[in-house]
Amino acid sequence: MHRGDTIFARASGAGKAGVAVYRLSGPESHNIANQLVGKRIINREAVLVALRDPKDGAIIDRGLAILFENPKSFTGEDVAEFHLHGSHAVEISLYDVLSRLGARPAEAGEFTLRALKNGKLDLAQAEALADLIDAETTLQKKQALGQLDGRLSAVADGWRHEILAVMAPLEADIDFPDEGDVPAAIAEAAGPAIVRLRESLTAFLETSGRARTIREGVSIAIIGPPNAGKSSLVNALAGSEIAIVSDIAGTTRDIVETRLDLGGVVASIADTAGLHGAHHDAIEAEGMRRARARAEGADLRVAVLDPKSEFVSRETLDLLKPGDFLVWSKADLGAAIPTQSPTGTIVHQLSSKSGAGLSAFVTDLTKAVAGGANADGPALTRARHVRAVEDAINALARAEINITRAPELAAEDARLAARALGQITGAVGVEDVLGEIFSSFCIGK
Ligand SMILES: Nc1nc2c(ncn2[C@@H]2O[C@H](COP(=O)(O)OP(=O)(O)OP(=O)(O)O)[C@@H](O)[C@H]2O)c(=O)[nH]1
Ligand SMILES: [K+]
Ligand SMILES: [Mg+2]
Repeated sequence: MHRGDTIFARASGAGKAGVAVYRLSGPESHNIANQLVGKRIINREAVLVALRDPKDGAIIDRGLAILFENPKSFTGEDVAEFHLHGSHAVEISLYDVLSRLGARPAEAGEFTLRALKNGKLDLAQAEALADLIDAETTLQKKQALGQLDGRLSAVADGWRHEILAVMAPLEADIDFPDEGDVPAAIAEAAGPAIVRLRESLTAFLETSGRARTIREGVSIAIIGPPNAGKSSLVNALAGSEIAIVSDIAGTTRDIVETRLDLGGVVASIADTAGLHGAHHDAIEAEGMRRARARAEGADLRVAVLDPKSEFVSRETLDLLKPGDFLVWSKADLGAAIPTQSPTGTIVHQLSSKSGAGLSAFVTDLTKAVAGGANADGPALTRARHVRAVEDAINALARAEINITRAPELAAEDARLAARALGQITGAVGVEDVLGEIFSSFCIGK
Protein backbone atom coordinates (compact mmCIF):
# COMPACT_ATOMS: atom_id res chain seq x y z
CA MET A 1 0.00 0.00 0.00
CA HIS A 2 1.09 3.54 -0.73
CA ARG A 3 1.75 5.20 2.65
CA GLY A 4 1.41 8.92 3.02
CA ASP A 5 0.99 11.15 6.03
CA THR A 6 -2.45 11.72 7.51
CA ILE A 7 -4.60 14.30 5.76
CA PHE A 8 -7.99 15.84 6.49
CA ALA A 9 -10.58 17.98 4.73
CA ARG A 10 -14.24 18.77 4.69
CA ALA A 11 -15.67 16.38 2.11
CA SER A 12 -19.04 18.12 1.85
CA GLY A 13 -19.50 21.59 0.32
CA ALA A 14 -18.26 24.75 2.01
CA GLY A 15 -20.48 27.11 3.99
CA LYS A 16 -23.19 26.73 6.63
CA ALA A 17 -25.08 23.45 6.45
CA GLY A 18 -27.19 21.14 8.56
CA VAL A 19 -24.50 18.49 8.36
CA ALA A 20 -20.88 18.66 7.19
CA VAL A 21 -18.77 15.60 6.49
CA TYR A 22 -15.09 15.66 7.44
CA ARG A 23 -12.67 13.01 6.34
CA LEU A 24 -9.29 11.88 7.62
CA SER A 25 -7.08 9.50 5.65
CA GLY A 26 -3.70 8.02 6.49
CA PRO A 27 -1.92 5.84 9.01
CA GLU A 28 -2.77 8.03 12.02
CA SER A 29 -6.41 8.65 11.17
CA HIS A 30 -7.88 5.98 13.48
CA ASN A 31 -5.57 6.86 16.33
CA ILE A 32 -6.54 10.53 16.01
CA ALA A 33 -10.25 9.65 15.83
CA ASN A 34 -9.98 7.52 18.96
CA GLN A 35 -8.33 10.39 20.83
CA LEU A 36 -11.14 12.74 19.79
CA VAL A 37 -14.00 10.44 20.81
CA GLY A 38 -12.22 8.99 23.84
CA LYS A 39 -13.10 5.39 23.02
CA ARG A 40 -12.52 2.70 20.42
CA ILE A 41 -14.98 2.63 17.55
CA ILE A 42 -15.91 -0.52 15.64
CA ASN A 43 -14.91 -0.67 11.96
CA ARG A 44 -17.67 0.51 9.55
CA GLU A 45 -20.22 1.20 12.27
CA ALA A 46 -21.68 4.69 12.58
CA VAL A 47 -21.73 5.77 16.25
CA LEU A 48 -23.06 8.92 17.86
CA VAL A 49 -20.18 10.50 19.75
CA ALA A 50 -19.01 13.67 21.43
CA LEU A 51 -15.79 14.95 19.90
CA ARG A 52 -13.52 16.51 22.50
CA ASP A 53 -10.16 18.24 22.49
CA PRO A 54 -7.88 15.68 24.21
CA LYS A 55 -5.84 18.57 25.67
CA ASP A 56 -8.56 19.96 27.97
CA GLY A 57 -11.68 17.89 27.28
CA ALA A 58 -13.49 20.87 25.69
CA ILE A 59 -16.29 19.74 23.43
CA ILE A 60 -15.88 20.34 19.67
CA ASP A 61 -19.29 19.00 18.58
CA ARG A 62 -21.56 15.95 18.77
CA GLY A 63 -22.07 13.84 15.67
CA LEU A 64 -21.46 10.55 13.89
CA ALA A 65 -18.07 8.91 13.61
CA ILE A 66 -17.26 6.04 11.21
CA LEU A 67 -13.95 4.25 10.73
CA PHE A 68 -12.93 2.38 7.58
CA GLU A 69 -9.97 0.05 7.92
CA ASN A 70 -7.55 -0.22 4.99
CA PRO A 71 -7.74 -1.39 2.30
CA LYS A 72 -11.56 -1.23 2.29
CA SER A 73 -11.94 2.54 2.13
CA PHE A 74 -12.19 5.19 -0.57
CA THR A 75 -8.45 5.91 -0.48
CA GLY A 76 -7.35 2.37 0.40
CA GLU A 77 -5.84 3.78 3.59
CA ASP A 78 -7.29 3.90 7.11
CA VAL A 79 -10.07 6.49 6.91
CA ALA A 80 -12.12 8.22 9.63
CA GLU A 81 -15.27 10.20 8.86
CA PHE A 82 -17.11 12.66 11.10
CA HIS A 83 -20.60 13.92 10.31
CA LEU A 84 -20.87 17.11 12.37
CA HIS A 85 -22.94 20.28 12.28
CA GLY A 86 -21.99 22.43 9.29
CA SER A 87 -20.81 25.37 11.35
CA HIS A 88 -17.82 27.60 10.75
CA ALA A 89 -16.92 27.61 14.46
CA VAL A 90 -17.01 23.79 14.66
CA GLU A 91 -14.78 23.60 11.60
CA ILE A 92 -12.23 26.00 13.08
CA SER A 93 -11.92 24.11 16.38
CA LEU A 94 -11.84 20.72 14.62
CA TYR A 95 -9.06 21.84 12.25
CA ASP A 96 -7.11 23.27 15.17
CA VAL A 97 -7.23 19.98 17.08
CA LEU A 98 -6.54 17.80 14.03
CA SER A 99 -3.47 19.86 13.14
CA ARG A 100 -2.22 19.61 16.72
CA LEU A 101 -2.65 15.83 16.60
CA GLY A 102 -0.41 15.57 13.53
CA ALA A 103 -2.78 15.59 10.55
CA ARG A 104 -2.54 18.22 7.83
CA PRO A 105 -5.10 19.82 5.49
CA ALA A 106 -5.43 17.86 2.24
CA GLU A 107 -4.60 19.39 -1.11
CA ALA A 108 -7.12 19.47 -3.96
CA GLY A 109 -7.84 15.93 -5.18
CA GLU A 110 -5.45 14.36 -2.67
CA PHE A 111 -7.92 11.73 -1.43
CA THR A 112 -8.58 10.59 -5.01
CA LEU A 113 -4.86 10.65 -5.80
CA ARG A 114 -4.28 8.26 -2.88
CA ALA A 115 -7.13 6.06 -4.11
CA LEU A 116 -5.42 5.98 -7.53
CA LYS A 117 -2.02 5.12 -6.05
CA ASN A 118 -3.59 2.32 -4.02
CA GLY A 119 -5.34 0.88 -7.08
CA LYS A 120 -8.88 1.70 -5.87
CA LEU A 121 -9.56 3.31 -9.23
CA ASP A 122 -7.63 3.98 -12.44
CA LEU A 123 -6.89 7.24 -14.18
CA ALA A 124 -9.98 7.22 -16.43
CA GLN A 125 -12.13 6.56 -13.36
CA ALA A 126 -10.47 9.36 -11.39
CA GLU A 127 -11.29 11.70 -14.28
CA ALA A 128 -14.86 10.40 -14.28
CA LEU A 129 -15.16 11.21 -10.59
CA ALA A 130 -14.17 14.83 -11.29
CA ASP A 131 -16.68 14.88 -14.17
CA LEU A 132 -19.44 13.52 -11.94
CA ILE A 133 -18.83 16.23 -9.36
CA ASP A 134 -18.89 18.87 -12.12
CA ALA A 135 -21.90 17.37 -13.96
CA GLU A 136 -24.68 19.88 -14.69
CA THR A 137 -26.96 17.82 -16.93
CA THR A 138 -28.37 14.31 -16.54
CA LEU A 139 -26.52 13.26 -19.70
CA GLN A 140 -23.21 14.41 -18.20
CA LYS A 141 -24.03 12.55 -15.01
CA LYS A 142 -24.90 9.37 -16.90
CA GLN A 143 -21.69 9.54 -18.91
CA ALA A 144 -19.57 10.15 -15.82
CA LEU A 145 -21.19 7.28 -13.91
CA GLY A 146 -20.58 4.90 -16.82
CA GLN A 147 -16.96 5.98 -16.98
CA LEU A 148 -16.60 5.65 -13.21
CA ASP A 149 -17.89 2.13 -13.62
CA GLY A 150 -14.83 1.41 -15.78
CA ARG A 151 -16.48 1.30 -19.22
CA LEU A 152 -13.68 3.09 -21.06
CA SER A 153 -11.02 1.40 -18.94
CA ALA A 154 -12.40 -2.00 -19.92
CA VAL A 155 -12.27 -1.37 -23.68
CA ALA A 156 -8.88 0.36 -23.54
CA ASP A 157 -7.43 -2.52 -21.52
CA GLY A 158 -9.11 -5.05 -23.81
CA TRP A 159 -7.48 -3.53 -26.88
CA ARG A 160 -4.15 -3.23 -25.16
CA HIS A 161 -4.16 -6.91 -24.31
CA GLU A 162 -5.20 -7.85 -27.85
CA ILE A 163 -2.28 -5.88 -29.23
CA LEU A 164 0.09 -7.50 -26.76
CA ALA A 165 -1.26 -10.92 -27.76
CA VAL A 166 -0.65 -10.18 -31.46
CA MET A 167 2.81 -8.93 -30.60
CA ALA A 168 3.94 -11.92 -28.54
CA PRO A 169 4.84 -14.25 -31.48
CA LEU A 170 6.58 -11.32 -33.21
CA GLU A 171 8.79 -10.81 -30.22
CA ALA A 172 9.51 -14.52 -30.02
CA ASP A 173 10.61 -14.31 -33.66
CA ILE A 174 13.01 -11.49 -32.86
CA ASP A 175 14.47 -13.43 -29.93
CA PHE A 176 15.05 -16.55 -32.09
CA PRO A 177 15.76 -15.11 -35.53
CA ASP A 178 17.40 -18.21 -37.01
CA GLU A 179 14.45 -20.58 -37.01
CA GLY A 180 13.95 -20.81 -40.74
CA ASP A 181 10.67 -19.68 -42.31
CA VAL A 182 8.94 -18.42 -39.16
CA PRO A 183 8.69 -14.75 -40.27
CA ALA A 184 6.35 -15.41 -43.20
CA ALA A 185 4.00 -17.51 -41.07
CA ILE A 186 4.00 -14.90 -38.32
CA ALA A 187 3.38 -12.08 -40.73
CA GLU A 188 0.50 -14.01 -42.21
CA ALA A 189 -1.08 -14.46 -38.81
CA ALA A 190 -0.35 -11.02 -37.34
CA GLY A 191 -1.07 -8.85 -40.39
CA PRO A 192 -4.88 -9.26 -40.48
CA ALA A 193 -5.12 -8.99 -36.69
CA ILE A 194 -3.31 -5.65 -36.75
CA VAL A 195 -5.57 -4.39 -39.54
CA ARG A 196 -8.67 -5.45 -37.61
CA LEU A 197 -7.45 -3.69 -34.45
CA ARG A 198 -6.67 -0.51 -36.34
CA GLU A 199 -10.10 -0.55 -37.96
CA SER A 200 -12.00 -1.03 -34.72
CA LEU A 201 -10.02 1.71 -33.00
CA THR A 202 -10.74 4.04 -35.92
CA ALA A 203 -14.46 3.26 -35.77
CA PHE A 204 -14.48 3.90 -32.04
CA LEU A 205 -12.73 7.24 -32.50
CA GLU A 206 -15.43 8.28 -34.98
CA THR A 207 -18.40 7.35 -32.82
CA SER A 208 -17.04 8.85 -29.64
CA GLY A 209 -16.78 12.46 -30.82
CA ARG A 210 -20.06 13.27 -29.08
CA ALA A 211 -18.66 12.22 -25.72
CA ARG A 212 -16.55 15.33 -25.44
CA THR A 213 -19.51 17.47 -26.47
CA ILE A 214 -21.42 16.03 -23.52
CA ARG A 215 -18.58 16.63 -21.10
CA GLU A 216 -17.36 19.99 -22.35
CA GLY A 217 -20.57 21.50 -23.73
CA VAL A 218 -20.80 23.75 -26.79
CA SER A 219 -20.49 27.48 -27.33
CA ILE A 220 -23.08 29.37 -29.35
CA ALA A 221 -22.67 33.01 -30.46
CA ILE A 222 -25.76 35.12 -31.16
CA ILE A 223 -24.74 37.70 -33.74
CA GLY A 224 -26.42 40.26 -35.96
CA PRO A 225 -26.84 43.94 -36.79
CA PRO A 226 -27.84 46.46 -34.07
CA ASN A 227 -31.47 46.26 -32.92
CA ALA A 228 -32.04 42.95 -34.72
CA GLY A 229 -33.44 41.45 -31.52
CA LYS A 230 -30.41 39.44 -30.37
CA SER A 231 -30.74 40.25 -26.68
CA SER A 232 -34.51 39.69 -26.86
CA LEU A 233 -33.87 36.21 -28.28
CA VAL A 234 -31.28 35.38 -25.61
CA ASN A 235 -33.75 36.44 -22.90
CA ALA A 236 -36.51 34.36 -24.49
CA LEU A 237 -34.21 31.30 -24.61
CA ALA A 238 -33.06 31.78 -21.03
CA GLY A 239 -36.53 32.56 -19.75
CA SER A 240 -35.22 35.57 -17.83
CA GLU A 241 -34.15 39.14 -18.49
CA ILE A 242 -30.41 38.58 -18.42
CA ALA A 243 -29.53 41.11 -21.16
CA ILE A 244 -30.71 44.71 -21.50
CA VAL A 245 -33.21 45.22 -24.33
CA SER A 246 -34.03 48.65 -25.74
CA ASP A 247 -34.93 50.33 -29.02
CA ILE A 248 -31.57 52.12 -28.99
CA ALA A 249 -29.15 50.61 -31.51
CA GLY A 250 -25.92 49.62 -29.76
CA THR A 251 -27.44 48.61 -26.42
CA THR A 252 -25.28 45.51 -25.96
CA ARG A 253 -21.54 46.12 -25.88
CA ASP A 254 -19.94 43.52 -23.63
CA ILE A 255 -20.56 39.85 -24.22
CA VAL A 256 -23.41 38.61 -22.03
CA GLU A 257 -23.31 34.87 -21.37
CA THR A 258 -25.86 32.37 -20.17
CA ARG A 259 -25.92 28.59 -19.95
CA LEU A 260 -28.72 26.38 -21.24
CA ASP A 261 -29.31 22.65 -21.08
CA LEU A 262 -30.02 21.64 -24.69
CA GLY A 263 -30.91 17.96 -24.74
CA GLY A 264 -28.42 17.17 -21.99
CA VAL A 265 -25.60 19.21 -23.52
CA VAL A 266 -24.57 22.40 -21.73
CA ALA A 267 -24.74 25.25 -24.24
CA SER A 268 -23.00 28.48 -23.40
CA ILE A 269 -24.96 31.20 -25.22
CA ALA A 270 -23.23 34.51 -25.88
CA ASP A 271 -25.18 37.69 -26.66
CA THR A 272 -22.95 40.10 -28.57
CA ALA A 273 -22.77 43.71 -29.74
CA GLY A 274 -24.51 44.55 -33.03
CA LEU A 275 -22.30 44.37 -36.10
CA HIS A 276 -22.41 47.16 -38.66
CA GLY A 277 -20.13 49.02 -41.01
CA ALA A 278 -21.18 52.61 -40.28
CA HIS A 279 -19.06 55.11 -38.40
CA HIS A 280 -18.62 54.13 -34.77
CA ASP A 281 -16.91 55.23 -31.56
CA ALA A 282 -14.06 53.40 -29.82
CA ILE A 283 -16.26 51.50 -27.36
CA GLU A 284 -18.62 50.32 -30.07
CA ALA A 285 -15.66 49.24 -32.19
CA GLU A 286 -14.29 47.21 -29.28
CA GLY A 287 -17.72 45.61 -28.75
CA MET A 288 -17.80 44.57 -32.40
CA ARG A 289 -14.26 43.22 -32.22
CA ARG A 290 -15.29 41.02 -29.28
CA ALA A 291 -18.47 39.94 -31.06
CA ARG A 292 -16.52 38.89 -34.15
CA ALA A 293 -13.88 37.04 -32.11
CA ARG A 294 -16.58 35.20 -30.18
CA ALA A 295 -18.41 34.29 -33.39
CA GLU A 296 -15.24 32.90 -34.92
CA GLY A 297 -14.35 30.87 -31.83
CA ALA A 298 -17.85 29.48 -31.21
CA ASP A 299 -18.95 25.96 -32.13
CA LEU A 300 -22.14 27.36 -33.66
CA ARG A 301 -23.44 30.80 -34.71
CA VAL A 302 -27.00 32.08 -34.70
CA ALA A 303 -27.40 35.16 -36.91
CA VAL A 304 -30.42 37.28 -35.99
CA LEU A 305 -31.79 39.57 -38.71
CA ASP A 306 -34.75 41.93 -38.61
CA PRO A 307 -36.43 41.77 -42.06
CA LYS A 308 -37.50 45.43 -41.71
CA SER A 309 -34.10 46.74 -40.62
CA GLU A 310 -32.19 49.39 -42.52
CA PHE A 311 -28.89 47.92 -41.24
CA VAL A 312 -26.86 46.02 -43.82
CA SER A 313 -26.41 42.39 -42.80
CA ARG A 314 -23.30 41.56 -44.83
CA GLU A 315 -21.00 41.88 -41.78
CA THR A 316 -23.06 39.25 -40.02
CA LEU A 317 -23.65 36.87 -42.93
CA ASP A 318 -19.93 36.76 -43.73
CA LEU A 319 -19.32 35.09 -40.36
CA LEU A 320 -21.73 32.19 -40.98
CA LYS A 321 -20.57 28.66 -41.75
CA PRO A 322 -22.59 25.70 -43.03
CA GLY A 323 -24.70 24.26 -40.21
CA ASP A 324 -25.14 27.69 -38.57
CA PHE A 325 -28.57 29.27 -37.98
CA LEU A 326 -30.19 32.26 -39.65
CA VAL A 327 -33.10 33.62 -37.61
CA TRP A 328 -35.48 36.24 -39.00
CA SER A 329 -36.77 38.12 -35.96
CA LYS A 330 -39.93 40.05 -35.04
CA ALA A 331 -42.29 37.70 -36.92
CA ASP A 332 -45.21 39.37 -35.08
CA LEU A 333 -44.66 42.51 -37.21
CA GLY A 334 -45.57 40.50 -40.30
CA ALA A 335 -42.73 41.45 -42.65
CA ALA A 336 -41.95 39.14 -45.57
CA ILE A 337 -38.57 37.41 -45.36
CA PRO A 338 -36.13 36.98 -48.25
CA THR A 339 -36.14 33.58 -49.89
CA GLN A 340 -32.37 33.59 -50.37
CA SER A 341 -30.01 32.59 -47.53
CA PRO A 342 -26.35 31.58 -47.26
CA THR A 343 -25.78 27.96 -48.30
CA GLY A 344 -25.99 25.35 -45.58
CA THR A 345 -27.61 27.58 -42.99
CA ILE A 346 -30.71 26.51 -41.09
CA VAL A 347 -33.35 29.23 -41.49
CA HIS A 348 -36.06 30.11 -38.96
CA GLN A 349 -38.54 32.90 -38.46
CA LEU A 350 -39.72 33.71 -34.96
CA SER A 351 -40.89 36.36 -32.55
CA SER A 352 -39.24 36.71 -29.15
CA LYS A 353 -42.15 38.93 -28.22
CA SER A 354 -45.08 36.60 -28.99
CA GLY A 355 -43.10 33.37 -28.78
CA ALA A 356 -44.23 32.30 -32.27
CA GLY A 357 -41.69 29.98 -33.90
CA LEU A 358 -39.54 29.88 -30.79
CA SER A 359 -40.10 26.22 -29.87
CA ALA A 360 -39.45 25.05 -33.45
CA PHE A 361 -36.17 26.98 -33.35
CA VAL A 362 -35.20 25.47 -29.97
CA THR A 363 -36.01 21.98 -31.28
CA ASP A 364 -33.71 22.44 -34.29
CA LEU A 365 -31.00 24.07 -32.20
CA THR A 366 -31.11 21.15 -29.74
CA LYS A 367 -30.87 18.72 -32.65
CA ALA A 368 -27.80 20.54 -33.97
CA VAL A 369 -26.12 20.61 -30.57
CA ALA A 370 -27.10 17.28 -29.04
CA GLY A 371 -28.34 15.19 -31.98
CA GLY A 372 -26.95 11.67 -31.65
CA ALA A 373 -25.41 12.41 -28.27
CA ASN A 374 -26.00 9.58 -25.87
CA ALA A 375 -24.09 8.49 -22.84
CA ASP A 376 -24.57 4.76 -23.24
CA GLY A 377 -21.27 3.41 -24.48
CA PRO A 378 -17.65 3.72 -23.45
CA ALA A 379 -16.57 7.21 -24.43
CA LEU A 380 -13.44 9.21 -25.10
CA THR A 381 -14.42 12.12 -22.88
CA ARG A 382 -11.13 14.00 -22.92
CA ALA A 383 -8.60 15.25 -25.44
CA ARG A 384 -6.09 13.05 -23.63
CA HIS A 385 -8.12 9.91 -24.49
CA VAL A 386 -8.54 10.95 -28.11
CA ARG A 387 -4.80 11.59 -28.41
CA ALA A 388 -4.02 8.16 -26.97
CA VAL A 389 -6.31 6.37 -29.44
CA GLU A 390 -4.95 8.41 -32.36
CA ASP A 391 -1.40 7.53 -31.34
CA ALA A 392 -2.36 3.86 -31.15
CA ILE A 393 -3.99 3.97 -34.61
CA ASN A 394 -0.91 5.61 -36.15
CA ALA A 395 1.41 3.09 -34.55
CA LEU A 396 -0.74 0.18 -35.78
CA ALA A 397 -0.74 1.67 -39.29
CA ARG A 398 3.06 1.66 -39.21
CA ALA A 399 3.07 -1.92 -37.87
CA GLU A 400 0.85 -2.91 -40.80
CA ILE A 401 3.47 -1.65 -43.28
CA ASN A 402 6.46 -3.09 -41.41
CA ILE A 403 5.04 -6.50 -40.61
CA THR A 404 6.23 -8.30 -43.74
CA ARG A 405 9.51 -6.55 -44.40
CA ALA A 406 10.81 -5.72 -40.89
CA PRO A 407 9.00 -7.64 -38.16
CA GLU A 408 11.23 -6.19 -35.42
CA LEU A 409 10.02 -2.70 -36.36
CA ALA A 410 6.42 -3.92 -36.42
CA ALA A 411 6.88 -5.32 -32.94
CA GLU A 412 8.14 -1.95 -31.72
CA ASP A 413 5.18 -0.19 -33.40
CA ALA A 414 2.75 -2.57 -31.73
CA ARG A 415 4.43 -1.97 -28.40
CA LEU A 416 3.96 1.79 -28.89
CA ALA A 417 0.29 1.26 -29.75
CA ALA A 418 -0.22 -0.76 -26.57
CA ARG A 419 1.62 1.91 -24.59
CA ALA A 420 -0.58 4.66 -25.99
CA LEU A 421 -3.72 2.78 -24.94
CA GLY A 422 -2.21 2.08 -21.53
CA GLN A 423 -2.08 5.81 -20.92
CA ILE A 424 -5.89 5.98 -20.82
CA THR A 425 -6.13 4.01 -17.59
CA GLY A 426 -2.71 5.06 -16.35
CA ALA A 427 -1.29 1.54 -16.73
CA VAL A 428 1.68 3.40 -18.23
CA GLY A 429 2.83 7.02 -18.07
CA VAL A 430 0.61 7.90 -15.11
CA GLU A 431 3.06 10.41 -13.61
CA ASP A 432 3.06 12.51 -16.79
CA VAL A 433 -0.60 13.44 -16.55
CA LEU A 434 -1.31 13.53 -12.81
CA GLY A 435 -0.75 17.27 -12.50
CA GLU A 436 -3.06 18.06 -15.42
CA ILE A 437 -5.86 15.88 -14.06
CA PHE A 438 -5.70 16.51 -10.35
CA SER A 439 -5.32 20.28 -10.56
CA SER A 440 -9.02 20.44 -11.50
CA PHE A 441 -10.22 18.64 -8.36
CA CYS A 442 -11.80 20.35 -5.38
CA ILE A 443 -10.40 20.14 -1.86
CA GLY A 444 -11.89 17.21 0.04
CA LYS A 445 -12.14 14.86 -2.95
N1 LIG B 1 -42.25 43.52 -32.15
C1 LIG B 1 -41.13 42.94 -31.77
N2 LIG B 1 -40.12 43.67 -31.32
C2 LIG B 1 -38.99 43.06 -30.93
C3 LIG B 1 -38.84 41.66 -31.00
N3 LIG B 1 -37.60 41.34 -30.57
C4 LIG B 1 -36.99 42.49 -30.24
N4 LIG B 1 -37.83 43.54 -30.48
C5 LIG B 1 -37.54 44.94 -30.24
O1 LIG B 1 -36.41 45.34 -31.01
C6 LIG B 1 -35.65 46.29 -30.29
C7 LIG B 1 -34.20 45.82 -30.20
O2 LIG B 1 -34.17 44.63 -29.43
P1 LIG B 1 -32.83 44.11 -28.74
O3 LIG B 1 -33.13 42.78 -28.24
O4 LIG B 1 -32.32 45.13 -27.82
O5 LIG B 1 -31.90 44.04 -30.02
P2 LIG B 1 -30.34 43.74 -30.09
O6 LIG B 1 -30.11 43.04 -31.37
O7 LIG B 1 -29.89 43.06 -28.87
O8 LIG B 1 -29.76 45.22 -30.17
P3 LIG B 1 -28.27 45.76 -29.84
O9 LIG B 1 -27.84 45.13 -28.56
O10 LIG B 1 -28.47 47.21 -29.71
O11 LIG B 1 -27.44 45.39 -30.99
C8 LIG B 1 -36.30 46.45 -28.93
O12 LIG B 1 -37.12 47.60 -28.96
C9 LIG B 1 -37.14 45.21 -28.80
O13 LIG B 1 -38.27 45.37 -27.98
C10 LIG B 1 -39.96 40.89 -31.48
O14 LIG B 1 -39.93 39.66 -31.56
N5 LIG B 1 -41.06 41.58 -31.84
K1 LIG C 1 -31.05 47.49 -28.93
MG1 LIG D 1 -28.47 43.55 -27.52
